[in-house]
Amino acid sequence: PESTHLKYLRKCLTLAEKSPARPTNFRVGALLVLRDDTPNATADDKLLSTGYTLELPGNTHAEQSCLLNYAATHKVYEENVADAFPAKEGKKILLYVTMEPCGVRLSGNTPCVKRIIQTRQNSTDVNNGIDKVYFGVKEPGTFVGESQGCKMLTAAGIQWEFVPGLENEILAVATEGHKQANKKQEADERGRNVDEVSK
Ligand SMILES: Nc1nc(=O)c(N)c(NC[C@H](O)[C@H](O)[C@H](O)COP(=O)(O)O)[nH]1
Ligand SMILES: [Zn+2]
Repeated sequence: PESTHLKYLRKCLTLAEKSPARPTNFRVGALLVLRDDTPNATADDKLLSTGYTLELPGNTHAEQSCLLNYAATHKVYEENVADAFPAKEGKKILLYVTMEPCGVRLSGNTPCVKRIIQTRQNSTDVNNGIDKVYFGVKEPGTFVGESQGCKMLTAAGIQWEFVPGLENEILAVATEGHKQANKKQEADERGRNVDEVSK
């Protein structure tokens, strides 16, 4: 049977497909899961929240929307979202996301890795927060070149794992807006060329 990780990443992919296509970012989906902290104990998994790119106003990333949705549902500010996380004895909190969380953003907005790290720092309960991140592709170099997300997670002591198997589907959905933009650019160029010729 398909691994649990792939099952969750497929769900993240259906979330990513809800994201409006833009040439300036990727369409990504994320979900937050509470799991028993014993090996392969996925039967009691609890879905805590979901999110996708641009779901919420303010040029939001999928991971950002996922945390914002949880915070809003539990009536806490985003920076204190971990205070509303369920008690964790014997549990761990996992973030599944189709693409590696960003370490830097061209817009200058707070990168998702910092938001993930913040869940472990700003919570009153010291060992609260996100324990591990699963993603289906590394961030392509389109906007920021060599991605720093994984390195930053490791430096902050947060585990992460690349889950192979859905790369093509994830990248196709993520870059939908890039293709449209390229097509439009090509059409414009063709248009200009036609004008040139007919002058
Ligand atoms: N993991 C992830 N989830 C997302 O929801 C998303 N859109 C990206 N995208 C990463 C990419 O590096 C940034 O989208 C660009 O750097 C532009 O930055 P803004 O998005 O405008 O802040 N990455
Ligand atoms: Zn991000």
